[in-house]
Amino acid sequence: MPLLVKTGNSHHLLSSTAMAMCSSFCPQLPSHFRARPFPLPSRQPFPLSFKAFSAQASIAPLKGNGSPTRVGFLGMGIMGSPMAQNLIKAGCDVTVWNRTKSKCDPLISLGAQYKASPEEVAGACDVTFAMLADPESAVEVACGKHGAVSGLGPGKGYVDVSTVDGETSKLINGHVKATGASFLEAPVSGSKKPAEDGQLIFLTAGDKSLYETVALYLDIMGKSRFYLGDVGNGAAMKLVVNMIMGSMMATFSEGLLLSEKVGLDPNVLVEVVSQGAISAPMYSLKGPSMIKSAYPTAFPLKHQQKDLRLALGLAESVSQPTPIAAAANELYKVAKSHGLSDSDFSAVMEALKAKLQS
Ligand SMILES: NC(=O)C1=CN([C@@H]2O[C@H](COP(=O)(O)OP(=O)(O)OC[C@H]3O[C@@H](n4cnc5c(N)ncnc54)[C@H](OP(=O)(O)O)[C@@H]3O)[C@@H](O)[C@H]2O)C=CC1
Ligand SMILES: O=CCCC(=O)O
Repeated sequence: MPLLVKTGNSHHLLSSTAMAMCSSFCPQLPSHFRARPFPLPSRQPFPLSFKAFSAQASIAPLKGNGSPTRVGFLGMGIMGSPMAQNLIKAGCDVTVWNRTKSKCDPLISLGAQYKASPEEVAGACDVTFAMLADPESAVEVACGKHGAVSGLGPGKGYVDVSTVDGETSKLINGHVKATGASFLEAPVSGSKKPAEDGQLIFLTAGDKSLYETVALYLDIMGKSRFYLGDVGNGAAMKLVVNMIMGSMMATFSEGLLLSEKVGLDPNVLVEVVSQGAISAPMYSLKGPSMIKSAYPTAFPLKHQQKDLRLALGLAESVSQPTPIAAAANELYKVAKSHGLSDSDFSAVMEALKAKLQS
């Protein structure tokens, strides 16, 4: 069986022969060449997270005839493009599609194949990933005319890595399962840079066998993966995480502006925050450019507002009060109404500036 070895940003597919030679020299592969269970507290309801590789390996899924599994990728946006790119660079047989075809061109140059519809991609591939903007586009691409579902069937898998709500995920799951195919929701934590670096965190739920089949690909694109049980749990986990993140960014923006107004240097605030209990990579990463009112897009503000909206819906469905997130959501709505939808979500700070308050 071939092994896929990940070392930093490089991936190497070792053939069966190479493996045989390797094991004759090293009868036991070093432990860092194997996926390791991540130690979890025993009370964890789903003890199924795996710490991913940095220089690890796992078995590449093979088709019965010995050819590597064909992987489809739908949605070449900020996230989908680097994720697909990492699969191609790792030697996977990748077929891509995007609504705006030109965004596929760099992937085609790297060796990807192209198909003209999600249906054709799913028809040609064993496993198809989808990274789409929101619930509407995720449903359209999966279940619409010439959608992926029309190309699915028994033995195939569909993995939706978009951030959507649980209801949407369950709807897509229903359509996929009706074809005899398997479904996994697998939204990701981590933004543009982690996507480029293969350092995403996958929050998966759905068909366990598909989770196991695609683990190799998740490990190429990510640094860890969590299996959370039934469809809806991955979406819920992702929305809770992004609800916290959206509120954190909103209050950080308030802090930056307040510090400046009372005569402090906001750069010093960023440094102080970075050394204390509320330190977060996000503050150190985004703070310096926010101070310069620069918001280069990694995570579009419109998607953060969508996630807050969906998280508030989730909270309402279980009567959980979320007043902080609700207030943050209003701020992102203000920012959107001022044309900042496609800026980075850190541009929410603009909504707090006097010129946007009038
Ligand atoms: N950016 C980030 O940091 C992160 C984003 N996410 C989530 O990942 C998903 C994608 O995000 P990101 O890549 O940043 O977003 P982008 O806006 O860059 O990409 C969105 C993708 O969805 C496609 N799309 C939008 N509407 C439709 C439609 N109606 N029919 C077909 N395709 C459509 C776009 O196609 P086209 O090119 O034609 O417009 C594009 O491929 C979102 O759910 C987001 O919340 C998750 C983690 C991090
Ligand atoms: O959904 C976007 C998440 C961005 C991040 O985790 O940095």
